[in-house]
Amino acid sequence: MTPERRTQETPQDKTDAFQEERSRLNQTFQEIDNQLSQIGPAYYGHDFVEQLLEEKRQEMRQRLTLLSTEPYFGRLDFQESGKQQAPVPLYIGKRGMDRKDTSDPYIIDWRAPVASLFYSFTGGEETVSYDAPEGTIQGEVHRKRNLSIREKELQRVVESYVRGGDNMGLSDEFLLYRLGEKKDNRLRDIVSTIQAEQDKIIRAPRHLALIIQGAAGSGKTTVALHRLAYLLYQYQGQVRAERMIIFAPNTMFLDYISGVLPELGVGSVKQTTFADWALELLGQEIHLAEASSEGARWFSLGGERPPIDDSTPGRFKGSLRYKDWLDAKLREFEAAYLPHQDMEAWEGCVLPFRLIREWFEVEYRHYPLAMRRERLLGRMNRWLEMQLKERIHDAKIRKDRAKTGKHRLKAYAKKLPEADALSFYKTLFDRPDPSLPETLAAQTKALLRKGAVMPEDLPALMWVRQYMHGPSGSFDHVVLDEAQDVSPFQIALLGAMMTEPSFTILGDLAQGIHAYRGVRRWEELAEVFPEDRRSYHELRQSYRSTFEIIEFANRILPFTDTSLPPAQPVFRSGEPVKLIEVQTPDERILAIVSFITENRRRGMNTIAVIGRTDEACAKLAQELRRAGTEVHLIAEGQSQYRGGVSVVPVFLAKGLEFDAVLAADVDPVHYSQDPQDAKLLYVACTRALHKLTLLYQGSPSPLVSAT
Ligand SMILES: Nc1ncnc2c1ncn2[C@@H]1O[C@H](COP(=O)(O)OP(=O)(O)OP(=O)(O)O)[C@@H](O)[C@H]1O
Repeated sequence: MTPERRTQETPQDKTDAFQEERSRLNQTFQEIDNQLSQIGPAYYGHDFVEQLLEEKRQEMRQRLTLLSTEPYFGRLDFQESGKQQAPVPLYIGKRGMDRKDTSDPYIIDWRAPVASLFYSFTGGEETVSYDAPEGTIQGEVHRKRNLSIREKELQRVVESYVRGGDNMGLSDEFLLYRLGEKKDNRLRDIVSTIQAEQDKIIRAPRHLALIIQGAAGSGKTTVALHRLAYLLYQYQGQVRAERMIIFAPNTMFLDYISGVLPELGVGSVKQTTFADWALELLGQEIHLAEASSEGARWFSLGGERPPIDDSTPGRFKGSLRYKDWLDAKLREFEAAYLPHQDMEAWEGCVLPFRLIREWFEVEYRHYPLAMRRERLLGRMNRWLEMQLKERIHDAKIRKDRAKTGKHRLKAYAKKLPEADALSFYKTLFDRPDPSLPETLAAQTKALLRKGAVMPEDLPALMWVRQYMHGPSGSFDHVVLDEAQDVSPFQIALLGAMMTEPSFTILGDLAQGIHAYRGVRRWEELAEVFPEDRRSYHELRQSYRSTFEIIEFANRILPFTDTSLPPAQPVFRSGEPVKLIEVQTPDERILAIVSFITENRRRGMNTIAVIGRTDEACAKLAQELRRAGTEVHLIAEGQSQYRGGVSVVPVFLAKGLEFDAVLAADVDPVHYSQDPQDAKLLYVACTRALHKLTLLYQGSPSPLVSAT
C-alpha cells in the first residue's frame, strides 16, 4: 500500500494529541489505582502459604506504585497483517501491566518482543515485523509518539511518525530534547530513546560473545546495562541476576553507573573490577604491590614513560602466549606430582606405585588437582584401614601397625605438594626461564618474595587456582566494559568458567589509554572464541556531546594511530569549542575559576577541570580552593563520584561525562604529538556534553593547533 500524503501537523493537531494522551493517562491512573486497591492489605501473620502469596502481592504493589508516577513513555499504533481490526495503540513502559478484567496488555514492557518495533522502526518501512514466541509477526506502523510523563503529569507529546504524514522519516525531536538535558552525578537509563542500532545489540541472542567497538559517547555502557535487563526478561528461568557480572575499570566508575540497573528493575548483579574480584577469590595472602599505582607508572609525561611493546609486563602477562606457557608448566607439575615409589605401610605391607598412579591418573583424572590429592589420600587411608582389619588380628599389634602406617602415610602426603596457586606461581620464577623476558622475571620474583603481585599477575594466579581447585562458580552472562583495557588472558579465564560463551564486550580503541595492558585490535580478544560464537558490531553515532565537540574531537582521532572512522554526531548544536591562551600561572587559575563560575551560573550541574597527571590535579585543586572555589579532587582508588565540580586526571575521567569540561595545560609538554597523548586528549574532550574549553600557556598542543 502506498501511504497517502497528508498535510503537516498543525498546532491544532498537537493540542488534540495532547488532549487524547492526557485522557488516556487519566484512565491509566484509574486502572492502576483499581488494581492497587484490589491487592488488599499486607499480611504480617505466620502462615507460610500466605507469606508466599504476600511476596507476590508485594511485588505487584511495587510494580504498580512504580507505574503510578511514569506509566509509559511511548505509543506505537500497530496493525497486524491479515487481521481485520484497526491499528491497535500499544503503550510502552519500563514495566508491563495487564488489564484486570480481560488480561489484555495495558502497558507493554519495553523488553517484550512487540516493543522492539518501537525501537527498530525507522520511518521508511512499508511493513515491519518482530519475532514473537509464536513466530514472526508482520504488520504496519501507523503512528509513533514519544510521551514525557513526570510525576504523574503529561509534559510533552512528540508525534515522531504518522503514516501518510508529510515527514516520512522519524523525527529526532524527542531524542534531541533528552540529550539537551543537564546531567547529575549518575548515568541514567535510556529506555524511552534507545536507537535502532543500540536495540539490535540489546536484543542480540544470549549465547554469543558480542564485541562492540563504539565511539566515545555512543552509549556502550548504557547499552550493556539495558542488555542485562533484556536477557533477564527474555530468558526468565535460564538466566539469573546473581549469576551475571559486570567488570568495569574502577570502583568510582561502578558508583557512577550504579543507578541504571535499579531503574530498570534489576537487582543483585555483581558489579566489580577484575582485580577486586580476583583478589577476593584468591584469598587474604595475596596482595597488590604498592608499585601497582597506574598514575605514577604509566601516565607521567611523555619522556618519563616506559616504552610499550610485547614484553611490557601487562601485555606479556595478559597474552595467550603467557597462558600457554603457564599451561605447559602446570602439565609438567602434574606429571611430576606423584613420587615414583610404593607406599609401605609397615614391613611387608605395600601399596604399589602402579595402583597409586592408577587411582590418581585414571580414576580421579576428571577432578581438579586439589580434589585429586584429597581423594587419593582418602583412598590410601581406606586401603590402610582395610589392611589393618584383614591382616592383623591381635589388637595390640594392630594399634602398633596403625601408628606406623599413619605415620608413613603422612610422610607420603608431605611429598604431594599442596595445590596452592601462589606457592606454585612462586616456583615458576625460582630459576631463570628463557621463555620469560629477563627483567620481567626478576621483578616478579622480587615482588613474590614479599608476597606481592602486580595486577597483571592476577589472571595467571586465577588460572592456576582454577586448574587446581576447579572454577569458582559460573556465570550466565559477563559484561566487560572499557574492554580495550582488558587482556586476552582475562577473557580466556572468564570463558573457561562458562559452558557456553555469553559475553558483552564493549570498548573504544581510540580511548585505549591503558595500552600497556590492553589490546590494540579487537581480533586479539575475538581469537579466544570460536568463530560461530562471536559477533562484532560498531556503534559510530555519538549521543553525548554537541556537534561542535564531536567535530573537534574527531580531528584528534588521526593522531591516535587507530585508523578508526570519525564519530558521527547527532545534530545537536551548541557553542563552539574554545581554545584559550593564558600568559601566567595566575592567569591560568583565574581563567579556570571564571570557567567554573560562569558555567555554574548557566545551570551546568557537573563541571570538570581535567588535568594531565594526578600530581598536577592535586596541585590545581589546592590552588582553586585557595582562590575560593570548592572542588572535588578525584584520585586513584576513590570509590565515589560526587558530581558538582571535579578536578580529575584525564586517565581517571574515562567513562565519565560532565556538562562542561575544561581541559587544562593543553600544550606540547602535556600533550605531545604521540598516540598515547592523543588518546588522552581525545578522552578529555569527549567527556563534555554541552561545553568544552581548552587552556594552554605558551603554545597549544600540536594535537589541536591544526584543528
Ligand atoms: N539512545 C540514547 N538516548 C539518549 N541518550 C543516550 C542514548 N544513547 C546514549 N545516550 C547518552 O549518551 C551518553 C553516553 O553514554 P555512555 O556513557 O553509555 O557511552 P559510552 O559509549 O560508554 O561512552 P564512553 O566510551 O565515551 O565512555 C550518556 O549520557 C547516555 O545517557
